Formats: sequence, structure tokens, C-alpha cells
Amino acid sequence: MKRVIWIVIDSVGIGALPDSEKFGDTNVNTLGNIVKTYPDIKIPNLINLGIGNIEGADFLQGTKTPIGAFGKCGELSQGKDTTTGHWEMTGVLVETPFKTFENGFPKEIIDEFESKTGRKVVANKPASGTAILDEYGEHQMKTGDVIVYTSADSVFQIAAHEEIIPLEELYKMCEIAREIMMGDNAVARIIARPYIGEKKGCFTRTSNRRDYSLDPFEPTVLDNIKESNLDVIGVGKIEDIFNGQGITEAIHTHDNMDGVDQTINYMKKDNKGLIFTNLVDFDSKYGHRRDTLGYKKALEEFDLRIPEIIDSMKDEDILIINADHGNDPTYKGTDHTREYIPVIVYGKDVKEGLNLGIRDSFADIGATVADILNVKMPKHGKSFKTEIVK
Ligand SMILES: O=P(O)(O)O[C@H]1O[C@H](CO)[C@@H](O)[C@H]1O
Ligand SMILES: [Mn+2]
Ligand SMILES: [Mn+2]
Repeated sequence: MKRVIWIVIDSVGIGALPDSEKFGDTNVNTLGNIVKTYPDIKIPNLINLGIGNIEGADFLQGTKTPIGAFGKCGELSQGKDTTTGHWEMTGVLVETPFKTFENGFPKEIIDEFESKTGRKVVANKPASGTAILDEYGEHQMKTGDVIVYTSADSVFQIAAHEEIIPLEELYKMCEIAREIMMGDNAVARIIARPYIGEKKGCFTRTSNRRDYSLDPFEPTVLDNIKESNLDVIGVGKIEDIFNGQGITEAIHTHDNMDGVDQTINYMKKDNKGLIFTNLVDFDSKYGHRRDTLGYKKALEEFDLRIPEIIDSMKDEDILIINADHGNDPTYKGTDHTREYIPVIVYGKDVKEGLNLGIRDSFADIGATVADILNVKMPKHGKSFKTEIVK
């Protein structure tokens, strides 16, 4: 029985899509611009797998002998966020964009939220999640008011100091917000953003973040795998992104390296089906912070773990590495960027050096996973399994 190890390197896009300008993004290229800023970047294992051989990735020195299959995928869905990216890669297209709130949330929503939670809201505007703590953290410590903010993404984010508003209360508030933000006001995610620290300039967010997604509109490939009585193990925020749908077991992680550790732990166990990991630090700690050096180092740190991941593979395992959108740290603002995503496939049964070219949709990846595991195909996506198998 084959098993798939599917690792999402969150936000590691590989260049603008033909329609990126429509999303406010010109000349964006997350990986490309990091490499151009730091040409000394060391990602030999990703290069060995074939990332530098992807069409358009000429900012990297490709290898003559890639050990994996490689390509890039465009996004058919109307969006550039995590939910949209992950749902598309598992076979669900988001054709009507999720609702965004560029000017903050309307008064009726805030009034209802305040009356149901018993706490007063401050901020209520689009913001960077770290800047908003400097702006309102001390106020929250004095008053117990709750910080609500959004972004260019479809998100209702609630920041709460862990020592002022207990985690359980924050999570409860998120559930209340989730109930309010349905129907016409359905945002893709409510996000709990707990943090700690004494004063302005010293606040840090903790790994107790939780995302409250909508249920995917249609069955995803995860549902199809689960229905075939195989395991679907979510590592990191995978469980949250699918609101638990199609997941049989899940573990949250503290950071990227913990995510790799947990993935390897599961790889060593006797399971069958899918291990599905999201490594979010690239996005949340570096992309949104426009921290190009931090992003570069995070890529190097991940790259160093690839041999260990490969060594933990059983003979029939297939490894897939891809992104879910871009978050170019050299670009203006603090939001995601609409980009192609790189995709790399590796395994003993996978043809070395096969060029998968430019695929229409992220959904091709999920369709391939379904095909490999021999479960029902998702509604969208063209499997490239027959192209890659030896
Ligand atoms: O600035 P922070 O709080 O990291 O928030 C970012 O994280 C959210 C989820 O990716 C995005 O919508 C963006 O708002
Ligand atoms: Mn993401
Ligand atoms: Mn993000």
C-alpha cells in the first residue's frame, strides 16, 4: 500500500500568475525575490529535488540530475489565501471570492459580538498582527477590551493577551464570531491570536493560535481517502483549514521544525494513506512580517531537514512538497501575493527529472494523491500519476 507524505511550505510561491495584477500584485515572486536578495542562500536539497529546474525558476541554478519530478501550478480559485489554496489543492475550487472587510467589520457585527462575548472591541481594521499588538496591547492589558482586526484576506482575527483573557475564553469568542460570520458575512476564517509580553515592543504571539474555517463546500480528496478507511493525519494547522473534515487524526505544532519532527514521527509509525503537513512559519513569521532574511533562513533550515525526511520514507512512500500561495517578503504591504506554486514529487517509484511543466490548477496535486492512493477522484484536478511513475 502506497502512502503519501504531503508537505505544504506555506506561502513559498514561485512567481506571478497571469492574473496577479488583478489581485494587486505586480512582479511578485516569493522564492525568486528572496534568492535575488540573498544569492548566497543554501537550499541544496530542494535544488537536488528539482526546484531550480521548474520553468521560470532561472534565479536558481538548476541541477542536471534532479532526483524528483518538478513543476508549478496556477490557481483557478479567486483568492490568494491559505483556505483557498489548500481547498483547491484538495479538489475544491473557490470561484466566488470569500468576503473581505477592507474597512473593518460593520457596526451590527461588532455590536452582536460585543453583546455575546461581554467584551468591548477595539481596532476593528485591517492591520498587521504584530503592529496591532503594539498599538492596542497595553490598552487591552488595562481594560480587557478585545482586539479585532482583519487583512486583505477573508479573516476575522481576535488578539488576546493570554494573562488578561484566558485561552478558553478566547477560543469561545472565536466560536461566537464563527457563528456570527456565516451566511452573507461568511469569512473564510476566524483566527485566535493569543500573545504574551509585558509592554509595547515586547509582545510576542504564542503557538496557541487556532483557525476556525468553514467546512469545505464539497468533499475534498481528504474525505475520499478517509472514506476508503485510510488514515488522513493532519500535522500543524491542516485540521483547522478543513475544519476537521476528512481528517482522522491531527496534531498541532509549535513551529516549522516541530512540524518536521511530528511528520517524521508519523512516518515512522505504521499508518496508511496520507500524512498532510503545513509548515506555516514561512508565512506567519517571515512573509507577513516582510522579513526577507528570516524567510531565507527558514528555507535553509527546512532544506537541512530534507535528507532526514527522505531517509524516513518507506519503499512505497511518495513525498510531495508544494506551497499554497505566495507571500513575497520584498513586496509592499504585509499581505499574501498571488503566485504560481512550486510542486516537487519524490519517491523510489517516481521518475527522476520529470518535468511536470506548468499545470492549470493546484487541484492536479490532490487528484494525483487520490490516484496514487487509489481512492475516489475529487471533482477537480487532473492526475499526473501516470506521468511520474517509473
Ligand atoms: O498579520 P497577521 O496577524 O500575521 O495575519 C496574517 O495572517 C492571516 C492568515 O494567514 C492573514 O490573513 C494575515 O492577516
Ligand atoms: Mn498559507
Ligand atoms: Mn498568511
